[in-house]
Amino acid sequence: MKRVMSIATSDSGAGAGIQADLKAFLRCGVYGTTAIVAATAQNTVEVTDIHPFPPEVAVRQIETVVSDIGADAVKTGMLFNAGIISAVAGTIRRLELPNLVVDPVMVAESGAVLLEPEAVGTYREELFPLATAITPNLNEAFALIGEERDESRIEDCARALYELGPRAVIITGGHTESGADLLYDGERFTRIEGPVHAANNTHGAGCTHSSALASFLARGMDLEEAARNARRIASEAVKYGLGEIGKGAGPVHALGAILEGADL
Ligand SMILES: Nc1ncnc2c1ncn2[C@@H]1O[C@H](COP(=O)(O)OP(=O)(O)OP(=O)(O)O)[C@@H](O)[C@H]1O
Ligand SMILES: Cc1ncc(COP(=O)(O)O)c(N)n1
Repeated sequence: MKRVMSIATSDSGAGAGIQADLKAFLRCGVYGTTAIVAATAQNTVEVTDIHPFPPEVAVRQIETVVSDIGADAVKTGMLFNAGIISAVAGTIRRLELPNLVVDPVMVAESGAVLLEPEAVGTYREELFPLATAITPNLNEAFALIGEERDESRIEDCARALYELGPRAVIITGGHTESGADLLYDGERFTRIEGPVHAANNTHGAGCTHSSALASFLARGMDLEEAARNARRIASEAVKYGLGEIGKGAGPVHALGAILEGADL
């Protein structure tokens, strides 16, 4: 079984973050491991607290897992501050970890700020150059290049992000008009289309997408095929999203499709 590590933050409500990543790994048929860099006190409505751990806590978890279990791919999620991003980037480089997917989480579905503003430069300078793909949503994509969101300029935005050094950029489509993800590999743009579900239960969609992308890269797919399958898994998880859990945007359900109709 292929091994995929999530380097990210705990969501106590378990809709997003590390918890969503593990569900997505299970869905995608890989063995998931975790390096938890911070804990949030969070539900579907709000984030009431964020507790970042010292950067060396992240480093020790990554080293300890990789020295025994190894990793065929890695995804990063919410990393919160510059010290953590820098330590994670240095460790990924030193251990030469393959197939890195960077999901630059900045704001929660519920509106909470999940990245200290001064950490944007550390993402751009230290982590993006190591990435096989970065997966910002539309808002994050423009924030990362310091511009106002303007969907008509999405291709220019993807080019500017590509110039920072990742091998590919995928701007996810959950907040766009078409609902398509946009893949740019430095040569061409590919629109990753698929069904758009009216569902509001999207908490954790981005985490599910980046975890699925890392899983399919670990399983040996090329980037375009992995991106198509990652959108399929995220979209399916939105379709089966759990509106009855919590009072805010419900958590996605990564296993919804395969559990439907099955006896428990
Ligand atoms: N309503 C929807 N129907 C189908 N697919 C969706 C829907 N919303 C999001 N997706 C898919 O889910 C993935 C994550 O996209 P999105 O742009 O919502 O990321 P995000 O904003 O980072 O997610 P999050 O809700 O976790 O913050 C993408 O592949 C996107 O196409
Ligand atoms: C720990 C953690 N990581 C990521 C997200 C983003 O997910 P969403 O935008 O769906 O709230 C989150 N809310 N919490």
